[in-house]
Amino acid sequence: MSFQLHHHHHLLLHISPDNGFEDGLLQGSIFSSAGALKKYEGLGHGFKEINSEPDQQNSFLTGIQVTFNFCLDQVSLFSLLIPPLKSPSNVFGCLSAEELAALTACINQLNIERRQVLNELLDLKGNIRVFCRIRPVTLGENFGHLRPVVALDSSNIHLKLADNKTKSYSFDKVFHPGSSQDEVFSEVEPVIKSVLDGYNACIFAYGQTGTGKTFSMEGTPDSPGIVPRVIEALLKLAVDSNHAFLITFSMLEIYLGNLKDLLVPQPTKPTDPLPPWSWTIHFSSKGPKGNWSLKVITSNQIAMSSHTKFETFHLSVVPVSMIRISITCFDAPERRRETNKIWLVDLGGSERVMKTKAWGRRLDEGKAINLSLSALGNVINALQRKKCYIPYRNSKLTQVLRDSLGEDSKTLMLVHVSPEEEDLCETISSLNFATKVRSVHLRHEESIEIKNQKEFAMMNLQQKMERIEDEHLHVRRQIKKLNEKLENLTGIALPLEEQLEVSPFSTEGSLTDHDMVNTRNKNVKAASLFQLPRFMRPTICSRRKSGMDQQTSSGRDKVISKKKRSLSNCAESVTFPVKSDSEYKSDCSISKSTCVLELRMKSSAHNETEYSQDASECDLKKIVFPEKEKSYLKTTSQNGQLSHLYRNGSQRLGESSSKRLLKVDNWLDLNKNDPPISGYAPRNTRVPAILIPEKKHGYSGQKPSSYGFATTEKIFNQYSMERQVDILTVGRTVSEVVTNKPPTLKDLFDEESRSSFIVPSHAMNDQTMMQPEDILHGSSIEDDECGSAFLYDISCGDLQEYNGENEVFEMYMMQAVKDMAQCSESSMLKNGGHQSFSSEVDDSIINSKEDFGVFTPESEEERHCEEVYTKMSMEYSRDGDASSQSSAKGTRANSCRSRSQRASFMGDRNQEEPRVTLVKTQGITQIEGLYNFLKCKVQLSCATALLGLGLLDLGFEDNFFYGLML
Ligand SMILES: Nc1ncnc2c1ncn2[C@@H]1O[C@H](COP(=O)(O)OP(=O)(O)OP(=O)(O)O)[C@@H](O)[C@H]1O
Repeated sequence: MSFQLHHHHHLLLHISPDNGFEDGLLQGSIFSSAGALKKYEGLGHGFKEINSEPDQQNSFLTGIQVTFNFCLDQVSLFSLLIPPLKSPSNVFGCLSAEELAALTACINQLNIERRQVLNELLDLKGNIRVFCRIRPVTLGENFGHLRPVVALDSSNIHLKLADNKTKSYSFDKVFHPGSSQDEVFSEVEPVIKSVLDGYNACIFAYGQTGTGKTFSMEGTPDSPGIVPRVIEALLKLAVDSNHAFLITFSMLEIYLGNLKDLLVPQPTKPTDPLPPWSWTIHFSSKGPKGNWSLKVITSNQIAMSSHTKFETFHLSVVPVSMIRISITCFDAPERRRETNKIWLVDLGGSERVMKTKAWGRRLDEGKAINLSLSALGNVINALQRKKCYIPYRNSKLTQVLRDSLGEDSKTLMLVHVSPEEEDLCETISSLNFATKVRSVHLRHEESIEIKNQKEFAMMNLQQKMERIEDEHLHVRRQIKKLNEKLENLTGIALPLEEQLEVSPFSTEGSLTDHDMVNTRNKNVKAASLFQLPRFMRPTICSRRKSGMDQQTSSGRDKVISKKKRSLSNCAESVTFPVKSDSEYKSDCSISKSTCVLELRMKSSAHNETEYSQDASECDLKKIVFPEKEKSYLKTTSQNGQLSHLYRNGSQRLGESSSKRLLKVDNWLDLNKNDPPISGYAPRNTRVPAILIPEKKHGYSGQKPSSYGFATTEKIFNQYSMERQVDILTVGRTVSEVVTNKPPTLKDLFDEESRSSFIVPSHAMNDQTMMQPEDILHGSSIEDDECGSAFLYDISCGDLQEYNGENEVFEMYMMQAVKDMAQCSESSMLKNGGHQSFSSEVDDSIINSKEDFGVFTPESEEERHCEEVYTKMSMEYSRDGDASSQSSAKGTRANSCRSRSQRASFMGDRNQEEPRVTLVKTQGITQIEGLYNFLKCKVQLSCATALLGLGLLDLGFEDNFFYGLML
């Protein structure tokens, strides 16, 4: 026995002849969605046609049972429950299902093609496109006279300036004053399609106040602008696609540099409770590109479904209003990303503050807007130059737009200009800015030939796109027809997308992201529930038991959700863990440090800023030392030297110059003063750095071992800091070297003869180099990734741009002079040249900040310093020596070095102390040159003598040599 279901209410039953049914009674019952019908009764075999009752036409067959009655015995021959989802699996049903599948596959294919073509088209057009719109003459303006701002054609704008001068600008599109909102949106539309494909986008309106930014973005009820059209287009595209989308909507305002969510109800009285939420912005230098998130979810996501609602949320005073629409699609891996967003930004008026003659709060607003615009300009400039550091953090605007401004996003800028002559200055400034933005993707002006080729390619792609879209439309119509047929047949078959059409956006009330996802799932479940024949659907009771009842939203449920709404006013508060410093071992600059801002609401003087951020970025910035520095500092502090090092930073400046130049003569002195250290002094020992510029030096971080020579332990301990000390004078970063043997006299002689040369810092220094001023002021200057120098103060964490050398030079020179003065009575002299750090100079580091400004002589020494400083300044301005030249070239280290040497020299002369050995420079004076010459001679003869005796290679640590020297 077999059967064929030809129609949902028409069954053809075939009874095989060999079953011996002739002797009994065959009874067939069919079941339909309307209930059981006894339809067949009779003898014989063959085909029997069974139809449901005429009045049951709308019901469909759900099961069949055939029984055979023979001599009062009833045998059930077969019974079949027709699977509910196959209810339309009659001939028509099968056909339509197959057709539907084929059409769906076709539409998917078309989607892929459309996406590719669109991307190609947008790539050709450029990821950053700039349009210019000229405002029409408005009421109250003089209609009669000629305007100086003219749209030459669809991409050129022409300005007539004074004295018959003209100026032209080219943009991707120029909208003349008569252009309609439709025309403007036709250029925006492709970007919206690309947003649905998962790309980030940003559309911003820029221009002087009153030039039509708001008109373009919002429009009027009669001629809606970009925002309502974008929303409408997005929803339509989402509905037309084969996927489910979750779309959330936020509206922010940046007021005086603070972010505010405009969709969160504002407390009107001070006693009103504040909504229990906070915004958290998390920045991280780690992870994938642009890994940061700003999560502000408001209760009005659904406002986007209607323009009127949107307008009700728009506040009248919105200096920089930003609308964010984020789109999530879980089931389309071919999209660029699962969640993407589009920003629609109405930037504040860009006019100059001076021109507006604003004051008070208006002035502040103007300044804040201009600051954020200039930050935007800087970001765009950095993007244009493909810099590795993009200054997104300089303003809230750029922080927020961060991942919608990069390479992988589509940016549209609409620059608005006034047609009026009196606004010409502002017009030029706006057009210049817009040109700058446009040059991000047009680095070189294209030749006409390339332009034509591009246009041709774009035209082809446009045509292809139109063809695909026509086809798409055709297929969609077919699908719709099929669905309607099926719906007529079954009364249920609503496809998922149509279920979704009514789901999140038509629902009143508040929905969070989570709710929206749930709603989507619920709708899917509800849809499949409705596809079941009624008799197979769970009863109300069973639904209640299993909790499924809540899945179909009833009016009662809505009430419940509305009750909850007051609570769900609170936006989702996302707390991100603060990463430890160790994760941010920045080698570059403070800008790489972790920065966590927590913006909590607080009352403020202005209504507009009631929810403003509490903490500024600077307050929370952490300084992360480069790893090398960190470990070094750690080591030194472990040795109890760090504080000492910093406290005595200024003194070291002077001391280092002397210390590094204590040579053979001083060594002898030192050896006399300090008793020899007994014990075995192995070769391969760690020894203080001897100036060997050719060698590559490194700091091993180990504590220097004592040394079997009569050098003082003190000196070795000091050498553990020498890395910093050394650089102060000749830009060398050597602190210690591991040599196979201790230095010999020859080494010293070599060194001595070399010490009169200035070795370029870049030739010898491959380590982080700290400059004198770094240590003086507890600051370090480091190049950021892009090579721009920043000076930041370790103590206060301020980040200042490094403004060239002069400032540093002055700081350094002042300090050098001070140091010399202090050296005059320092223990170094008293100890016969032995160095020790004196606490007397602590104040110099404490007061080091004074050195940035006016130097007020307080003591005799300071007056002396001032004198010397004046002399030096004069000398510096007079002479054109190599150091000043190198300064001009920007060789910071060299210039600082030579100046310090000069400073030391002059200081020494004034002190009338025989401290010439402290200064080994480029032979600044003849006396010193003569001295050097004689000394070299003596040393050379000494070395020759030693060589003759075969002692040269023994090294200083050798007791024999030591004995000789004594
Ligand atoms: N293209 C246009 N067609 C018709 N009217 C326009 C057009 N552009 C601007 N207007 C009118 O000009 C006036 C000023 O425009 P709008 O308020 O949009 O300027 P704005 O740049 O947004 O100013 P603000 O910076 O102060 O927000 C409005 O009355 C607006 O209707």
